[in-house]
Amino acid sequence: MAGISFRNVTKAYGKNVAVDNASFDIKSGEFFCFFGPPLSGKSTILKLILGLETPDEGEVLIGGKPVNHVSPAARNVAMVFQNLALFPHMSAGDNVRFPLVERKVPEAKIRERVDAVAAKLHIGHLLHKPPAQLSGGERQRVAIARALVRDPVAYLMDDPISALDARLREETRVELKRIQRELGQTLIYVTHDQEEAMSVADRMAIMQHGKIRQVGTPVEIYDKPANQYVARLLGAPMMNIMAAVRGAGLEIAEGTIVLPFDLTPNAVTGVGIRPEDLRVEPWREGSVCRPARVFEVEPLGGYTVVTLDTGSEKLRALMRGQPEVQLDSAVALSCDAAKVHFFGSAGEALVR
Ligand SMILES: Nc1ncnc2c1ncn2[C@@H]1O[C@H](COP(=O)(O)OP(=O)(O)OP(=O)(O)O)[C@@H](O)[C@H]1O
Repeated sequence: MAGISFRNVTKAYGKNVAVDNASFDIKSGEFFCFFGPPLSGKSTILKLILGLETPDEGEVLIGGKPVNHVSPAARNVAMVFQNLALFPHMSAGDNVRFPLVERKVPEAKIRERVDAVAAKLHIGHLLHKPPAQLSGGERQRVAIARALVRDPVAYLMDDPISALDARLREETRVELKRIQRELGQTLIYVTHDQEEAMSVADRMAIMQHGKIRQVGTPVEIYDKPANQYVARLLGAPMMNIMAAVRGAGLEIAEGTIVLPFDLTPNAVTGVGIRPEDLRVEPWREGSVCRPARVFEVEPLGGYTVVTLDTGSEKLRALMRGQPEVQLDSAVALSCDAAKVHFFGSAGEALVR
């Protein structure tokens, strides 16, 4: 097992810069996600780690050693190709053995490795059964064991569970995270599903046009996005971002939002409030702010998304349960000052 680092790595295809001056350090044993929209450079990063592509500039390091000129085979990094489904005609044990048999690993070594993985994952008692006799959860666990039975320095997975249906996807990501933790192996994971990235990653990198816009734990990035792009990418519904024009964005929560002393109002061009941080209360004569109007109410069971029209903006609030919010009624909006995000003219987050 080893950590993997990029130092100012750039890779272009003609004029198209797929990875742009990327630097990061993935720690040994970490579950690290690359998250970003299509074509943001995620797969190219995996290819650079695997050695299927060479950087135009910068350095790729595995275990602290530069590997720009090391062949893919000698890097011993395993790409796990999609398909976490089992072969139905083989027993669970033969499924788990398969990647080692395919690589012509000696029989004694295969047995040792399969026994070790099965013990760690508590699937030893399932190995003699055909997949049809396993529960859905057991099947996924065996499939993940098969994916992880090799012993490389790190595993790479490119959107491995996107083909599964929603329910199975949720179950599988929980298993995957548990198994990765139990095995203690470095796992580098690409996804374009923000919920999936946040739920599995120890840390994640947010990509845009080949650039890494922020690296951190999911909670750090969610609570302190480095810029508006990241702020919008994580969280559903998306963060409300208003232009910080007096009388528009700021006035809606007058009395609660205060601009901090050390930020001149001119430096702040955008104000962000997460939907779950926006408080919605009936508007009364004497409320400190102007009324907003309830534009739409979407009950989702455990939560309700309420869209509000402030006259200049549409904002969304995420409320618990099924609150009594009447369509078209006048409401007062507020938010704790500590929950407000401030952004500068380049979209950068300003420290509160
Ligand atoms: N072999 C290639 N030849 C030319 N251009 C490429 C090649 N591979 C990737 N690109 C380009 O590099 C950019 C980054 O692509 P990449 O596949 O790394 O993005 P991605 O974030 O993985 O996208 P997706 O989520 O759609 O898989 C894109 O503009 C893509 O068109």
